[in-house]
Amino acid sequence: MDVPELHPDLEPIAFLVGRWEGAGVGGYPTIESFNFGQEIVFGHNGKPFLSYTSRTWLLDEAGAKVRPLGTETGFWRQLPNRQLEVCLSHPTGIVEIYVGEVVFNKIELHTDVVARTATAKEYTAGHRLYGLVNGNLMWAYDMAAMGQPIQSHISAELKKVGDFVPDEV
Ligand code: HEM
Repeated sequence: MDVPELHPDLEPIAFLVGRWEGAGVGGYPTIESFNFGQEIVFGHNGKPFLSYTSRTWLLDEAGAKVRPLGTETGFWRQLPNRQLEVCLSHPTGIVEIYVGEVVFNKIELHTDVVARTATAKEYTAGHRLYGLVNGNLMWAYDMAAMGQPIQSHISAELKKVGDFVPDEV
């Protein structure tokens, strides 16, 4: 299938489209800190949203993959006035709706709604910052979970390693 034209409304977040790979660090007061690898794919099908999937792996000290960690998938909906709505779901029984905005190469999102299944861990709010720095995608994630006030859980830096492939939408 040919790559469709990017919907013009997506211009503020067009820089996200493609396949990204990199690594980051994670931690929280209730857990051991860890290093992880991450792959993010942003795709589109000509409509005014991006598809989004992130996969992560625990890394050992040599940087080798040990086992899968979290994955999340959803849609980034670009609105007029550089506003964004983002719907994400997690295999841990959590779904999140973020709202936020794009300011040049920076995207800031905070949760508007969080829902959890009966067996999900306690999680009440998230805040995400994404930025394009020297062509790399940096992102940082703060969360309120397990009775703790909102604070850092994840930060990572990814490089663009490929273009968008339509079959992934
Ligand atoms: C790159 C993304 C992420 C990675 C690599 C990651 C990794 C981890 C790891 C390794 C742990 C500790 C072991 C475990 O419970 O599995 C953990 C705990 C946790 N994470 Fe994440 N996480 C990510 C994103 C998220 C997101 C988006 C949420 C919320 C929607 C979240 C919520 C939690 C919670 C609630 C815990 C439990 C803490 C505890 O048991 O005390 N994480 N995460």
